[in-house]
Amino acid sequence: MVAKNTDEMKALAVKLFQINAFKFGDYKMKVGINSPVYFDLRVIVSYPDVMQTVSDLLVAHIKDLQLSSKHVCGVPYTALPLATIVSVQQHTPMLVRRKEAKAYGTKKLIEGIYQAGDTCLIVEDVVTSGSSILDTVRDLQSEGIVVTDAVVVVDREQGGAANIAKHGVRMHSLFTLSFLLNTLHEAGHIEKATVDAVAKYIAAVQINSDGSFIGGDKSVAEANDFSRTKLTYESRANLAKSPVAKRLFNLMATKQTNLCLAADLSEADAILDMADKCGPYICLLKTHVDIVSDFSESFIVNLQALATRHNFLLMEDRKFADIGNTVSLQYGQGLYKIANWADLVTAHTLPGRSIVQGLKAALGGANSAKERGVFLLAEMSASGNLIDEKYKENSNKIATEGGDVDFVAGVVCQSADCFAFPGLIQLTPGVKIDEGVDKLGQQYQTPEHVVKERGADIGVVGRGILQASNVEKTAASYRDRLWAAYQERVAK
Ligand SMILES: O=c1ccn([C@@H]2O[C@H](COP(=O)(O)O)[C@@H](O)[C@H]2O)c(=O)[nH]1
Repeated sequence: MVAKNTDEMKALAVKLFQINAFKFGDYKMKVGINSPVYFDLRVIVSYPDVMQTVSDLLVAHIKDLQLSSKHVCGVPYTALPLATIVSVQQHTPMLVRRKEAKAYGTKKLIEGIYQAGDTCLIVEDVVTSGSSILDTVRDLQSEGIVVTDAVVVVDREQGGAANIAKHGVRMHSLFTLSFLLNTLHEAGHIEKATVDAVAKYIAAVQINSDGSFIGGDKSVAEANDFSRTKLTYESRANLAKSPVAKRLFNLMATKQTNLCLAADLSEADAILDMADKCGPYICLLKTHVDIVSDFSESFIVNLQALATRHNFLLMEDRKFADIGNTVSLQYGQGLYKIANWADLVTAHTLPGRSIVQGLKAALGGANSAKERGVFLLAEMSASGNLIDEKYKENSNKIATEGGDVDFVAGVVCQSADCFAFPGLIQLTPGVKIDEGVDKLGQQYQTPEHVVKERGADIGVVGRGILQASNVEKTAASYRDRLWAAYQERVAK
């Protein structure tokens, strides 16, 4: 049974999406298969208001269903704080199940005061196959405790309720996945196509409590057409948390270009000339202002005018990499006052999360955080660079978790597995008609290869255009090839 569809439930559904407790992408599940939706209710401990609402709704649900029990027990670990609040609010003593028995002392699996024959209500955050609930039920039963009911926050509708019913336990959920999807669609956060794609996957992938599933690997892969590289830029715009990423996705879709020009020239007029010639073909123009020998405010005014005329965004590829306080000053102050004019900047993740917080700290007043964004570097195109798998993984976490994700517009990287969240944009430099390596270690791949094999959403081309004899014609050709590769990728 599902809780009543009140306005409060709908508001909570949207809030869970906004705090990233509920996300779309292509995620590896505990049962070993990939899923287009992922719940991470661990984050709610960082939002006391959400914690309060979820636990209030759980208590109300328990009351409505008249589920009386002598104890409550949370499934470790995410549901433990929820079970604690339920226990305190209802004055029902709690039991704590250890995942491993202590190697010393009592060696008990169940902590708390109880007697054989006592009843216990299970509290769980998210149910897929129901196997985690069943592990807890088994340990409680081995102590003679009677379990007949479980209240859960989210039922992913993949067979969990039926699996635990086979063991005599009824499951009662606050939310079903269908309710969450429909609510997000009604509230304008996701498209109907997204609702349908996830529903198709859920229907095809029903899981048994032992982790096996109906259909086999092939049917899972076929059912999941939700990996970010298969989605259109329009549909990904709806999923973006960063307003600038949303704007850029929409710009790419309407202007039909996924080409970024790296305008690595050292004279202001040469950059402006290049911006004017390539403007009709690009979605983004990327600068390194510290190589411009005659930098001036009027250069920026003229560059912004060209960006407006030709409808492209500006990115300063500053690759910030210092402590928060320093990057804040580098972004907002000094000769270049980057925060005043660059829609987007790039930053290394080496210093950790503080890099994003430091950049955000420079914003305010006319430079609203809503109009600015950062691309985080998770990989580099330089041969012999020191980035490894762990670094990539942690960069992905900075880009997709925590309170500052609305400032992260995308990731600079070389491969499709760097991140799964479809609301982020993959920017890939090192693009040229011919593959190869330059004298200083820059590695190049073709436009088709970076988009179709490496997951690039935007291909960055510098010298491939800057050194061409006919700049306009070359920019148009890169635009055509990158765009055709994207169209083939989403049509597959
Ligand atoms: O890993 C990275 C990150 C950034 N870049 C930048 O892209 C351009 C590439 O220029 P080409 O002339 O096409 O080689 C340049 O501005 C780099 O700073 C990168 O190449 N690799």
